[in-house]
Amino acid sequence: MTGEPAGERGVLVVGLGLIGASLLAALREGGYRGRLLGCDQDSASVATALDMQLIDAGSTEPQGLLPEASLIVLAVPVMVLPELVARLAPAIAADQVVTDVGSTKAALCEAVTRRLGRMPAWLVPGHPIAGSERSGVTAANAGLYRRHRVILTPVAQTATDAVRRIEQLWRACGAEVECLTVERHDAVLARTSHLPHLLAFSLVDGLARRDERLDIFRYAAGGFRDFTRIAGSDPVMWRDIYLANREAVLAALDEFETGVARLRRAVESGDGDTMLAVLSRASHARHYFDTLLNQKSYQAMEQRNIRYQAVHGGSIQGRIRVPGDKSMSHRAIMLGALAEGVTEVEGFLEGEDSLATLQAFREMGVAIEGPHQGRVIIHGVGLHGLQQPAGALYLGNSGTAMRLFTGLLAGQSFTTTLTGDASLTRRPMDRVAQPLRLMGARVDTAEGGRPPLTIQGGQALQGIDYDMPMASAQVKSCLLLAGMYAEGSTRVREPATTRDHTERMLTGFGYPVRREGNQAIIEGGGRLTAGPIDVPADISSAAFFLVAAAITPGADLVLEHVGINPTRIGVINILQQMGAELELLDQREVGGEPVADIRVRYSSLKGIDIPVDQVPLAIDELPVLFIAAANAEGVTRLREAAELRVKESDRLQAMADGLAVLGVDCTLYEDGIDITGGAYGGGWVDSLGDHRIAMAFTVAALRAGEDILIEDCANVATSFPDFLPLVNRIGMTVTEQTGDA
Ligand SMILES: O=C(O)C1=C[C@@H](OP(=O)(O)O)[C@@H](O)[C@H](O)C1
Ligand SMILES: C=C(OP(=O)(O)O)C(=O)O
Repeated sequence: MTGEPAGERGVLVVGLGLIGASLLAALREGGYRGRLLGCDQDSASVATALDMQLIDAGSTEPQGLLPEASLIVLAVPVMVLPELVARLAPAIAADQVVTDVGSTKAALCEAVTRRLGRMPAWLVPGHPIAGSERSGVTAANAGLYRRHRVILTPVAQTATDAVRRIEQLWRACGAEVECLTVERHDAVLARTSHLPHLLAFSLVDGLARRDERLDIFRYAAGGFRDFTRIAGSDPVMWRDIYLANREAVLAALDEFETGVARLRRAVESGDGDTMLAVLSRASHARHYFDTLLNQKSYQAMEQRNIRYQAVHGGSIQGRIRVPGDKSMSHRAIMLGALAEGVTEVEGFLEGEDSLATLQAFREMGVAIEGPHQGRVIIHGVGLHGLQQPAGALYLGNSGTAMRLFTGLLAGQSFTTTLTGDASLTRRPMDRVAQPLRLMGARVDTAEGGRPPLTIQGGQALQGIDYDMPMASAQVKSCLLLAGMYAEGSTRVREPATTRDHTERMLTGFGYPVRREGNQAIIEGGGRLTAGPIDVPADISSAAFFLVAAAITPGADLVLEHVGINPTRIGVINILQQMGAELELLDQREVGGEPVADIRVRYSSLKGIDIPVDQVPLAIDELPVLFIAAANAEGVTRLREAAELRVKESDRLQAMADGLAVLGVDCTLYEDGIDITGGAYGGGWVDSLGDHRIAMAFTVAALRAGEDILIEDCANVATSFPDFLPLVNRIGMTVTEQTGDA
């Protein structure tokens, strides 16, 4: 609850059904200090509202109560609304504002205009998107509007201050308020509410008539119950909605019938491919809807606290395959979507970062089947086939997605906005915005070069010759992707070698990228041709297990099918230099990328000065390498790693703070750290919502003197969804506790 509607002397609700009574209940519970008044034709409802102490005074007629209120809410059926507005109009005083709660808006505005000659400035058409199949005053629920949307549809004549006051009323009930045009509201609601209700009514009616003894209901499973719950809603109200929103509902029904007819043909002709394409698109859209709108995943993640309890000690034994490479999974979706033809991906990482990329392309009109057990089929639309998404693209926690998208969207004809979670919103985007502007792109950032980003479409891009100020594969990839849309050649020079998956995958898709010394060069105007992609296991995820085995006496572990691209193997080189026993078995090449099974056994480690050229090659693995350092004899020194400060968290600071809690001796520098190995204890560590910090401290527990509690671990799902089951399988004991942050 965000406080009461300040300065309002009273609220009169006309119509004491579920919606009106719940509004009163919410105001009462929120501590609203003005008068609460209720009116209903049914005197019993008024009496009940008084009994329930929802209202201070009530009546079957609004006129007498009107002077006591400054806000009037008309919570009556849509068919009687215009008549009620017309009846009240002469009595509305200058300081009074009126709103309604009807599910259709055009019909109301037309009818009111017909009766009064124009829309009055004091009338703010509104619609709370909340409800229940229950009805009546006794169904009043003070929490009904909490975290639900209320849509207001002010028209040209509506007073701005009136809108503000109604917004304040709904916010006081915990609702989120948005404004839409009348037409957009009716079209959206026809599809998202009126159509599904009509289908539920129709299905239940059809079945009930067919089965007189209603046996069908006795055997109905959960799916039937879920689909038809809304068929228990108020028939009169829904009849009125269909009468009022006729045109938009008919348009929605036509679209629906086209879709059903397509599925019918597929069922009739046994066309399993079409069925799978439609069903998987729908299934994923539904899950995404859950994650975004029901605040179950990405958004909830920022509020939900998952705490790991890593029991100290344990052994490490076994043979495992960690999930697919995150960098390659992002790129496989991007290039597959922009290619001509169908791209089949195996080994795709079903983590939240790469799923956000996948969903973003669905929103730009690309048909993508899966993922199902790492398999994704992308129906490419070609370099110029993307469509403008309906809203901003939400990229969750993923810096890679945001920076690479910025490059490829700079070349589109339409404008797009990119957003992300709290961590992503803090990350620097000028590093891509500035060079893209040199190419002729228009990229708007929020203050300090942070997200959200708006990338203006329809700009002609020119190739550039660019010296990257930092060793970043994301910046390089962003510019190479933009380079496909630019005139002439785009050259990117890197100060140190960074991962080259973009170059390799572009080449694999038939789009050549030249390499001259430390430069990657691409010519604009080419095309991508679809082909199969096998994504190996992610060496960045494998790193947690490489270190786990390297520090645990008696450990013997094999990690299968790990990508060992030379631009990613810093972790292997550094561990070997520290004295770890690593063997690369069965080295082979899969789809242009080298892979191997890696066997790692315990051996005693020694501290080293980490070679600076290995830093970009181990950039994401450094946090867990700090745990190796804490278990090594002597000091491990890291420098020239300031990039760690602009990842999902300030990883230098986060690791130094956590190591200090465990009692590990370390000194932090602006661009690095010194860590002295030795025995350490346990304690409470904050991962700051950064997946790699959370997983690094989990591994630390293997040699800790006591258990380690790690706070804020939900984001492990961004890169490593099955981390906990896997660590528990190979000999650790780690449990998770969920609570509110
Ligand atoms: O290109 C990529 O896929 C990535 C590049 C690196 O970031 P920078 O380019 O910022 O170094 C890395 O940290 C990130 O996890 C993935
Ligand atoms: C830095 C990382 O990812 P991103 O930059 O894509 O958020 C990471 O996975 O460690």
